[in-house]
Amino acid sequence: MTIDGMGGAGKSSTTGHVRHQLTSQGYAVHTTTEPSYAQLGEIARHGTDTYSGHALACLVAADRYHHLATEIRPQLAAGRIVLCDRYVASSYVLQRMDGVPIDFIEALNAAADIPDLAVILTADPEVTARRIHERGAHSRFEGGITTCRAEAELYVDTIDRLIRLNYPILAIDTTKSATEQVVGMITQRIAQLTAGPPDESLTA
Ligand SMILES: Nc1ncnc2c1ncn2[C@@H]1O[C@H](COP(=O)(O)OP(=O)(O)OP(=O)(O)O)[C@@H](O)[C@H]1O
Ligand SMILES: Cc1cn([C@H]2C[C@H](O)[C@@H](COP(=O)(O)O)O2)c(=O)[nH]c1=O
Repeated sequence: MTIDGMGGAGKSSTTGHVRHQLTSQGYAVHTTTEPSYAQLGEIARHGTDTYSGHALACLVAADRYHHLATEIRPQLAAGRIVLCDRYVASSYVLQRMDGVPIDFIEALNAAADIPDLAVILTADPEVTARRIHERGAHSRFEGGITTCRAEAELYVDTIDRLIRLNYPILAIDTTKSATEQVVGMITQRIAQLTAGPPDESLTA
């Protein structure tokens, strides 16, 4: 499962809670993130002020393919549920905010595996701008209300594009839904995809 969405929509907090809930239900879970913790991913994550535009788009895509080959596919093959904080949708949005044409981004990501579930968290830009202001920005992609509005519009467009590419999108608006509700929606969908938790007695 991948989880993308607007800065401040709740990706990191939601991923942490989903992991906790799935683990307590008896699932074997592997949590990861993009950019990954591999060398290439660290360069991308810490280099967003150095690299931009096409260079950053290629860097995050290269890390994505390496991540798939060396971590995600092996973990799935070992029978674990992989939760990945940020994936292809983030490139469709952030690299466009960085001036890269959508055709280039689509081509770069065309061979990336389609996840079993692609969660996209959105929220009212006024709310994400406030959350980012209170929490502090993580990168130059996070700013005030203007940036948040542009990001929200790009996510709407990205959801359409990825649905056309057969991504199984679960879009959740976190403006008014508490984290527990958001987590509930995601774990319910995962239970449907896996035909229920491994040990029902643990969920009682
Ligand atoms: N459903 C929610 N309702 C209210 N507040 C939330 C919700 N989800 C997250 N938050 C709060 O919003 C802030 C941002 O959350 P979080 O860091 O998880 O977002 P994020 O999408 O991972 O952001 P980034 O992309 O910058 O890492 C945090 O203070 C968090 O507690
Ligand atoms: C997956 C992905 C990431 N990035 C950039 C955007 C941010 O600077 C970091 C991620 O940090 P965060 O704490 O998760 O916000 O990586 C990108 O530009 N494109 C991508 O596809």
